[in-house]
Amino acid sequence: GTLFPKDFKFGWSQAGFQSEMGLPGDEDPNSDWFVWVHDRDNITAGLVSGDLPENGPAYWSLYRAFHDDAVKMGLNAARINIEWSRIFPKGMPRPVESNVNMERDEVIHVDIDGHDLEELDGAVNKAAVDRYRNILEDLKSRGIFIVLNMYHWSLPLWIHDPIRVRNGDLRGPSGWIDARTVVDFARFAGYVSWKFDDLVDMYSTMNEPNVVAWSGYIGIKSGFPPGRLDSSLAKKATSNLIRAHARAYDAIKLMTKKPVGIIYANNSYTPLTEKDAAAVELAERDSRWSFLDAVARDGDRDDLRNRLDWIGVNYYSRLMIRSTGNDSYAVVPGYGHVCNGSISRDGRPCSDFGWEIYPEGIYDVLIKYWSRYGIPIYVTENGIADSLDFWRPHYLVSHIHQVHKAMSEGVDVRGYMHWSLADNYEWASGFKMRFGLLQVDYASKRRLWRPSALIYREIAISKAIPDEFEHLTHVPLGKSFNS
Ligand SMILES: OC[C@@H]1[C@@H](O)[C@H](O)[C@@H](O)c2[nH]c(CCc3ccccc3)c[n+]21
Repeated sequence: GTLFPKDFKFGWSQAGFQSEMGLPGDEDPNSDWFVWVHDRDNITAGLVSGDLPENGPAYWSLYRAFHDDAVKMGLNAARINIEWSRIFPKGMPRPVESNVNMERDEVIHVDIDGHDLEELDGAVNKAAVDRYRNILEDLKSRGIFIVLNMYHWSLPLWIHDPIRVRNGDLRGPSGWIDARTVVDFARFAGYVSWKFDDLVDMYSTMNEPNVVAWSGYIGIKSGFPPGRLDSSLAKKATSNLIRAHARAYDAIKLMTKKPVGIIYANNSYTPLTEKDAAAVELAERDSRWSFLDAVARDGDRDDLRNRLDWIGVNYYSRLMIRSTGNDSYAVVPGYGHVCNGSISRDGRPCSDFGWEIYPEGIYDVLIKYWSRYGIPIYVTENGIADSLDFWRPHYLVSHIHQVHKAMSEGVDVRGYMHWSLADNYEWASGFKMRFGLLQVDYASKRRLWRPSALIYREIAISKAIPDEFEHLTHVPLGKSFNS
């Protein structure tokens, strides 16, 4: 079989807004995403599905049952986040001027002292803090390695009113296009690490900042808030998100010595012909390296560089790239994330979401991250929308096989966290996209084991891909199946 190191982590990732709600009383109505998916205009326009997160899998109440399933599956690592809007639903005490250093509208430094922490601790929603402590304690009591992420797309309404911004009014709370959000996010991250560090093994500042900036202000058909098409706002959001990572990194390091990283969304970019290799490099620069270089060891700016102890690689599929000039490129439809059907133009199967199954891509991404940064890597998301678990057995084993291939070539991958343990609320798409190893019956909140859960259990417990799974390490061409 294909053996992994004994201390390699097999786990799962999930997000608060997508998994916590489900039982009455567990709603968190105080976030931009909550308002966004309830907005009549968004639902009528088909921007969002009309499904509501308060009908979700109910992790907030049922977290012990989720953890029971995870332990039964042999999992020993979890990446979860703390919802800012649960901890500070209506606002945060203002920092003293001298604790914040801004040059023009760039936040260079945020200090958090004992007085701040006492004030913040007095302002929190105590029930939420207590519940998160219960959740983290329960994970720890089962020997599960905890990666605590500070931000997974939802913002408190007092930080971002998405309807006002969508309607063009930028005078209200406007989220990542406002530099003040950087200050409040750093203080939130500092408070959370101060409060829970005894239970946490490793930190991430944020999940997929590139998706937040792109989907909110460029790819607005994605149905992401604030759905305002404006490339200058996208640039502003990106720059504030990079800075928010650095200021949150510094805030967490005031409280603890534990590793702090970031979790990033990646496509593997493949050239349509060998003449398109340069275009692939441009796409990698624009979508990945430009953001991460700024906070990596040799970044240009002193107040941003050298703030990356580890990197979370999220990978699902690829994009096919062709050159359209000596400094421009285009995505070729019919492949990868834009497979747009059940079979790609390469004859490969695609998911319920229309994402082509391309396991080689996770190898490509891991090799490139390692050669560029040389820091520890966790695969923090990999999975497939596949309600019938038709392709997931091949998807799961073939991607884990490619992770092993990268490791056998020297890449320091320390864990693989599948997206996701159980079906959950897929943002603008709602409940129809089912990424769970466990199928959720949303009426009863029962979780049922898909066949892939048993396959993952075998791999997690033996820390190996057994020889008997050899046939699952490569994905058959879809057309051979549908012909
Ligand atoms: O769509 C499945 C999951 C979401 O449920 C997670 O919340 C989110 O972290 C997440 N990110 C991606 C990758 C989507 C993407 C890849 C490349 C570029 C833009 C978006 C897939 N997923």
